[in-house]
Amino acid sequence: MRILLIGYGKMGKTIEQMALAKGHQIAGTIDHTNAETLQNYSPANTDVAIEFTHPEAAFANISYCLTQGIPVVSGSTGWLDRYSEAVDLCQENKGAFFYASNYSVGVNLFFHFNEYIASKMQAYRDYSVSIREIHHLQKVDKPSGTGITTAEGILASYPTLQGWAADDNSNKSKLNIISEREPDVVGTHIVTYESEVDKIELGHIAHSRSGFAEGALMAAEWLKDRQGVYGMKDMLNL
Ligand SMILES: NC(=O)C1=CN([C@@H]2O[C@H](COP(=O)(O)OP(=O)(O)OC[C@H]3O[C@@H](n4cnc5c(N)ncnc54)[C@H](OP(=O)(O)O)[C@@H]3O)[C@@H](O)[C@H]2O)C=CC1
Ligand SMILES: O=C(O)C1=N[C@H](C(=O)O)C[C@H](O)C1
Repeated sequence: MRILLIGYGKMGKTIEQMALAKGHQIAGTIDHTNAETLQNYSPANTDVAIEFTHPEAAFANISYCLTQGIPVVSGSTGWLDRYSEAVDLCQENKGAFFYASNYSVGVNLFFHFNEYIASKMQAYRDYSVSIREIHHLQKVDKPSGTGITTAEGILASYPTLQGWAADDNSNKSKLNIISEREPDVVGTHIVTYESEVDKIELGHIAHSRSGFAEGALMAAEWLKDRQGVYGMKDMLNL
């Protein structure tokens, strides 16, 4: 496949290495220094775009791909207030769009177990539930996209909770997501259920970015000849 890498930072470079090792070609790479060259890409020279950029840039990049007919896999976080617009654009243009807040297979298993555990724990009102996410110091958004997806998985079983709150333990009617930033942490997510007598935890710790890159590449191969809007549950049958 000829892959356009939109975003050539930590993720773009990890995906490039893995894609080349699997025999794919890189159609081009886009970062701040050459953002205007995105307009040179079309289905004539690109089979699929993989987009890992920035909350402020993601929607425009995804829109470009969808209006040009380039299948696009995006992993950027912090822009999902515009997700439904991207879905509409995909449908209007009969395009192909794949989005995941986290492409690691391990995290998607964690999401699955998280939903199951929440469905059981909601009956035990002595336990309060919270989420903690820890990332490297360069991360610009908080809470993490993965933290928000984890919260959504819990809230589906907790009608008594009115959404999530970022770093705010004072409002007991919301699910608190605690964000911590520390040097060199790739991505850690922990769900805690705590009562006066004990504590139950479910966690995922990424050792490197390889899991994210592998999942994004798998999604690109899977999406290439499809049309529609997809996520990891579709691809992994979870
Ligand atoms: N879904 C998942 O599995 C994962 C998602 N992520 C998310 O992916 C995104 C990128 O992460 P990461 O690679 O670590 O970040 P980096 O900061 O390392 O890289 C971001 C890249 O995007 C480029 N970029 C930023 N703004 C623009 C713009 N306006 N136009 C063109 N290029 C732009 C940067 O260019 P320049 O360097 O020139 O500024 C850089 O090449 C984040 O939102 C992160 O949360 C990360 C890991 C896994
Ligand atoms: O910015 C990162 O690094 C990561 N971002 C994603 C998120 O916000 O959930 C996924 C992963 O945790 C790494």
